[in-house]
Amino acid sequence: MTAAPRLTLRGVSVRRGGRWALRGLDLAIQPGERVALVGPNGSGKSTLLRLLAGVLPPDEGDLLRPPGQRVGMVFQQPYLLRTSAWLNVALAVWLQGRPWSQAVQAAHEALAQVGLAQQAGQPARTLSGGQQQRLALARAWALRPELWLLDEPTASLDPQASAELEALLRRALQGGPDGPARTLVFSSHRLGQVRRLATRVLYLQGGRLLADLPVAAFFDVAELARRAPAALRFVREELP
Ligand SMILES: Nc1ncnc2c1ncn2[C@@H]1O[C@H](COP(=O)(O)OP(=O)(O)OP(=O)(O)O)[C@@H](O)[C@H]1O
Repeated sequence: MTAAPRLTLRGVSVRRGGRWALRGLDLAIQPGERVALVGPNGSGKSTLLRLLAGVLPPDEGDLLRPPGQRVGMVFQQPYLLRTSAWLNVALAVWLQGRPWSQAVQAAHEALAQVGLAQQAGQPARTLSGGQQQRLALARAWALRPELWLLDEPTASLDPQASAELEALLRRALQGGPDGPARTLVFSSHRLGQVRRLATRVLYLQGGRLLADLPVAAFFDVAELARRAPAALRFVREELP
């Protein structure tokens, strides 16, 4: 017997700015999957992440999300409050409904996990770009999400910071021995990162889902040429 799908989209379309940003998506994402969203600028990746996070409603179709699922979303430009790093995390945990003392403890633990213990008291907006990205990850981490949604998590990072963030993410995705499988959906222009992190790749273009393949098939030229020629053109242009 297979587990109930985490997330199901049936004929979902979303309008943004008077245009269709997503068009007729049918999709089910199972617990424990690591799904990469790839495609040209404006293809709908961020829109899909916001839809999955529940911050954008579908204009057409149905989105089924398990009730009570904890979601951690990290946006491309993390929105950080004009206060210290640890308060940014603790407030998020407190708003989730946990007591303040637990929120403070969770904040310090999460900051230690991402290597920001020394910067806990520093104003969040004075941290470097890479540190801000790690702080956003710590804030999501402290919420103990079952579903991680990351929009271009390493777009603004240099290769070393990017590798560190990927390592952190791997740790964050390892649930406890009895905990539920953690699911990841992320967008990335870095195909190397997609290959390292994803188990499944969704290729979007013009708001339509043109390929939905296991990662090995996506990076197999013959297979991709047969199943999604548009995605192959994109991959060829993106590869160095
Ligand atoms: N806030 C907004 N207001 C109006 N239109 C928007 C908004 N955000 C996105 N769109 C439009 O929705 C479509 C999909 O955009 P989206 O940001 O989801 O693409 P993307 O694949 O994430 O792009 P990128 O790779 O550049 O981040 C585009 O046509 C875009 O112009």
